[in-house]
Amino acid sequence: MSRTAMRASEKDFENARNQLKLLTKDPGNEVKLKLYALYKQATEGPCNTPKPSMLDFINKAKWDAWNALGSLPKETARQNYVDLVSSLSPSSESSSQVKPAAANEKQPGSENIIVTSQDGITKIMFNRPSKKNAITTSMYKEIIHALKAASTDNSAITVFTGNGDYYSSGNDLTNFTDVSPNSIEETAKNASILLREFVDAFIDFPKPLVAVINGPAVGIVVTLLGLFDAVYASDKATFHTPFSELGQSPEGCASYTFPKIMGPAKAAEMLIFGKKLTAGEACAQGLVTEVFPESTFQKEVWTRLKTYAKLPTNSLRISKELIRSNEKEKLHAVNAEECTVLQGRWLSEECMNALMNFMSRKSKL
Ligand SMILES: CCCC/C=C/CC(=O)SCCNC(=O)CCNC(=O)[C@H](O)C(C)(C)COP(=O)(O)OP(=O)(O)OC[C@H]1O[C@@H](n2cnc3c(N)ncnc32)[C@H](O)[C@@H]1OP(=O)(O)O
Repeated sequence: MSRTAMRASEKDFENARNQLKLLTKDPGNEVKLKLYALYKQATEGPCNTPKPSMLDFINKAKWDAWNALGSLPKETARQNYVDLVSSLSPSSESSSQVKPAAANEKQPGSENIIVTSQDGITKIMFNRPSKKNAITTSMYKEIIHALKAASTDNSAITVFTGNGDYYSSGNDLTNFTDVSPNSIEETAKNASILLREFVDAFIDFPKPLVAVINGPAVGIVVTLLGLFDAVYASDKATFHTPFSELGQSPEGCASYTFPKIMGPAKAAEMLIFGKKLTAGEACAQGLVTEVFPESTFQKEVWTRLKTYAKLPTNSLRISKELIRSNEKEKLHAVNAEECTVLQGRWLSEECMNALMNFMSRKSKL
């Protein structure tokens, strides 16, 4: 996936400003507004000026773009500015496909997440089909980075999907198994911090977020769906959160979103008892927006998404903000609480036994 240094320095920022002056092609108003907003956020922080009048179109558009960045930290805005300028430079590919990382910037396992951008859609694809797209520690980090980049790129919507027969089998259970006994507490603490940052990136994501569920989904990729704006599923998809079986507890804000979406009784069947739902059941319970026959799934869904991606991008973002903003504070609090509880669960005997069972089942096969 495309990546530059995680934190752009003042020098990188200055270089990007100079690079911008050398552009030979007008990047268009939308990009210029993004650059303006990121520059203001990076240098002054969150929007702090009075809203211009409705008739002051240009200043109003600039103000809206800056204001839409909310409380994005200055350093992140600086990084996003540098990334955006770099994507516009003449040396960048003319295609909107996100380039693979340069050899010296490539992180181990970075090919496990593929990010592309086309037709107004940024697609983030789990690409580890031989392991059913199980998510490793480095994949969590790459997804956080990809979401941050997508929040200010040119696309209208962002879509998650999986390569191969699975959407994703959730957390890679070996994340916790290659750990020496004396560093287990530290590993649990680090995992809890990472999980919190990961889920926060979904809570704060400003554009419509869509899941294209191509096959079975397990664990965290299911719980996160409560934070998505639309979920399209193939009829061969299933939805499974086997937390109790694993000695764990819900994450991804599902302890809050699932009871709201499907009612407490149905949420309990999934989150406490680990009932696996078919796509049809998940749709009947409101977790899935629509189910498509596997034979026409990809064609129908991507055609629809391309149409949606042509809608005015600011309007899409603003409508999402209206729908979601009241919940943000609550969701961050729920996320923090779930991560704290999980950190304790990962150190429990129940969880250790479940992980050992998974490993021994693997070694017998
Ligand atoms: C730091 C943040 C932490 C956030 C926490 C999140 C919680 C969760 O996400 S809980 C959910 C965890 N996931 C699971 O419990 C699923 C475990 N996997 C399975 O039960 C099965 O593999 C399967 C039902 C998904 C698929 O079974 P199937 O028989 O079709 O295929 P397998 O031969 O089992 O799998 C192929 C290959 O993939 C490996 N694999 C699959 N899932 C995972 C996984 N989650 N973690 C690690 N590895 C996984 C499996 O071991 C096989 O590998 P080998 O070919 O090397 O044996």
